[in-house]
Order: sequence, then structure tokens, then C-alpha cells
Amino acid sequence: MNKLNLSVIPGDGIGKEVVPLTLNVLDTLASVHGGVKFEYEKYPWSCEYYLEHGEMMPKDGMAKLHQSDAIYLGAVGNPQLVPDHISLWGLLIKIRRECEQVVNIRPAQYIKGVKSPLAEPNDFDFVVVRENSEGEYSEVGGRIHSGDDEIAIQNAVFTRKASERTIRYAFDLAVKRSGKVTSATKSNGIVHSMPFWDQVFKEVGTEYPNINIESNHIDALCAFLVSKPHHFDVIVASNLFGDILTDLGAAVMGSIGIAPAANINLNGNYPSMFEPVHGSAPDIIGQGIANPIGQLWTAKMMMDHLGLEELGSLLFKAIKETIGEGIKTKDLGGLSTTEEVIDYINAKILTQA
Ligand SMILES: NC(=O)C1=CN([C@@H]2O[C@H](COP(=O)(O)OP(=O)(O)OC[C@H]3O[C@@H](n4cnc5c(N)ncnc54)[C@H](O)[C@@H]3O)[C@@H](O)[C@H]2O)C=CC1
Ligand SMILES: CC(=O)C(=O)O
Ligand SMILES: [K+]
Ligand SMILES: [Mn+2]
Repeated sequence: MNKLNLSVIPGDGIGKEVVPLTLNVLDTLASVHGGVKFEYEKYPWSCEYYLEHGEMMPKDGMAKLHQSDAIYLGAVGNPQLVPDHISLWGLLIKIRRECEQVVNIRPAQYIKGVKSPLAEPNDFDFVVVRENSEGEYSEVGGRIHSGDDEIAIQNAVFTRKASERTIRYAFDLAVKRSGKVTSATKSNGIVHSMPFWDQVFKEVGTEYPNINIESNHIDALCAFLVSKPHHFDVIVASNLFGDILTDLGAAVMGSIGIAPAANINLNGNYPSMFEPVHGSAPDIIGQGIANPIGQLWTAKMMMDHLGLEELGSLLFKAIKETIGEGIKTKDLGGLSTTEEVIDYINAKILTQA
């Protein structure tokens, strides 16, 4: 029996509603497989944990995570209890950084049965490769003075190492897909880091003569994701640009409740982390209507990452068929609860296996 140890962090808000239920689906997948078992280490780290302990996770928390084969996280953030910059930097971003999860992979594709707000979604299928360790998400800066004289300075950090490995990851992915990489830039307004990013993109691109390359300013790229999402294959972006593009990707799919993400460690020293694109959705907590598909599609990415591609495919097929058969939560225009969607997907997996 291949035992896989998963660190499970439901986090806040709908993370707590969705993550525990999706573990049932993981168990179903394991039972179907027969040769694999998921063992869960569950951690209550969250904003409530912060109120009790004064920190988002304990001092030895990171060492515990390091033991696992993967980290499975819901969402972090409850601004009513803890300011977002404290909760996210104390847990989500801390894990991304300390586990050296240097790229964030976020696919978006047209899913039959999900009503895209676009008149002609044209079967789009793209992946955003987001730099996940630096860029605009930086602690470098500070605030001084007060009142009318108050100043806030926030520095973005772009290293050759991180830019290059992100861009190279995007090219390698494009080799396996349809052979096109689009870089998100803003070198007309951001005059140091973005021309640098463009230069690295061009340099790495010369190593991939068979890949088509293009560069779009982030503002135009946002518009193109709405007007012609089918044009794109792999999009590579800095941390903030990638963050924004992937909520947009989720929106053109039809709901942020279905969008998945994978924070990937590339050096093998620490586990990767799987968490959906969405946050803790405070506006729908406690109603039983959170869409579990984002979390489950994320679990599919985790299966693929753990070398269990057949389970990943089985899960994705069950997800698509469930949506196709109209078993959908409110955000997708359906009437089903979170639990009903999960139960249906579980049953699908069992009948198809
Ligand atoms: N990776 C993470 O853990 C992230 C955490 N956050 C945090 O989450 C909190 C809320 O942030 P928001 O900006 O409101 O973003 P959000 O993604 O939590 O919610 C945006 C909108 O999408 C809806 N939504 C999100 N996920 C859904 C799902 N699974 N099913 C149905 N509807 C869903 C929400 O109800 C809301 O109307 C904040 O504390 C924020 O910092 C935000 C984004 C990512
Ligand atoms: C924080 C956030 O929105 C993200 O990393 O996706
Ligand atoms: K999340
Ligand atoms: Mn985001």
C-alpha cells in the first residue's frame, strides 16, 4: 500500500465547509485505486486560531508541513477577526515562501454546462503560470509620518533567478501543450522591473525556437481574456498580474468557485500546496452553498502531481459529468448544496471505476 501523507488546512470561511467534504472524495478515489491510502494530518490554523494563540500557525508548524507529501489548503482570511495582510502573510504566503513553492499553476477552460458570461466562449483552454515567490508581493518598504505627510512605500522585487525559472516553467509547459506562451508585461508604465521581465522572457524564449511567443501589456491582456480567451495557451505573469488574471480566468469560466491552483515546489526540498483560486467567501458562509468544484479540481491537480494521473482523470471526468447533468451550486445557476455536489461526484466515481 502506497501511503501518502497530506497536511490538511481548511483555513477560514468556506474553506472549513468545503475541505472536509472533499476528503470524502479523496477517500473514494483511494478505495477505487486499491493500492493507495491518503493519511490526513489536519491543522486548525486560521484566523480563529490566531485570536487564541496570537499567531496563524505554531512555531513548529512549518516543520510539521515539511513531513508531508503535499499540503491541501482551503482558504485563508476573515477580515472581521484579523486584518488580511496579517492572516495571509502568517499562513498562506508564509507556506508558499518557506516551502519554496515558486510557481503557481492556474488553469482555466471552458466547461460544458457552466454558463460562461461570454457570448462565444469558443472552448478556451489556457493556463496561467504565476511567479509565486516575490514580485509585487513583497515585504520591502514601510510607512512613515502621519496625517497629510503620511507616506507608504512598497517595493516590488524581481530577481533573475525567480523570473527565469517561472518563465522557463511556462515554456516547458507550452512544449507539452499547444506551443504558445504569452507574457504579461507593463513595461510602458513600470520602467525597471517590467523591461527586465521582458528581457528575461526574450532570452529564455531563444532556447525554445519552436514555441510561439508574444508579449501583452497587462491591461490589454485583461481585455483579451474577455474578448478572445481561446487565443491563449500558456500565460506567464508576475505574482500580482497572475493573481489578477486568474480571478479573471475564473470569471470567464463562469465562477470563481470552480477555479483550481497548485503552488509548486520545484527543488524537491519541500511539499507543494494545493488550494483553489478563491478565498474564504465571507458573504456565503454557513449557507451550505459553497461550490466545492474549485477545491476538487485542485485535488485533481494534486493527484496528477503525486503521480496518480489515473485518479486525477477519473475525478475530472466525474466533475465534468456532474456539472453536465445539472448538479450545480447557486454560483453556477444551480440549486444543489455543497454536500449534494460532493455526494453526486462520489457516486459517479464509484460507478465509473
Ligand atoms: N488563497 C486564499 O486563501 C485567498 C484568500 N482570500 C481572502 O478571502 C477573503 C475574502 O476575499 P474576497 O476578495 O471576497 O474573495 P473570495 O474569493 O473569497 O470571494 C469573491 C466572491 O466569490 C464568491 N465565491 C468564492 N468562492 C466561492 C465558492 N467556492 N462558491 C461560491 N462562491 C464563491 C464569494 O461568495 C464572493 O462573492 C479575504 O480575507 C481575502 O483576503 C482571497 C483570495 C485568495
Ligand atoms: C492572495 C490571493 O488572492 C492569491 O494569492 O490568489
Ligand atoms: K484559496
Ligand atoms: Mn487571488
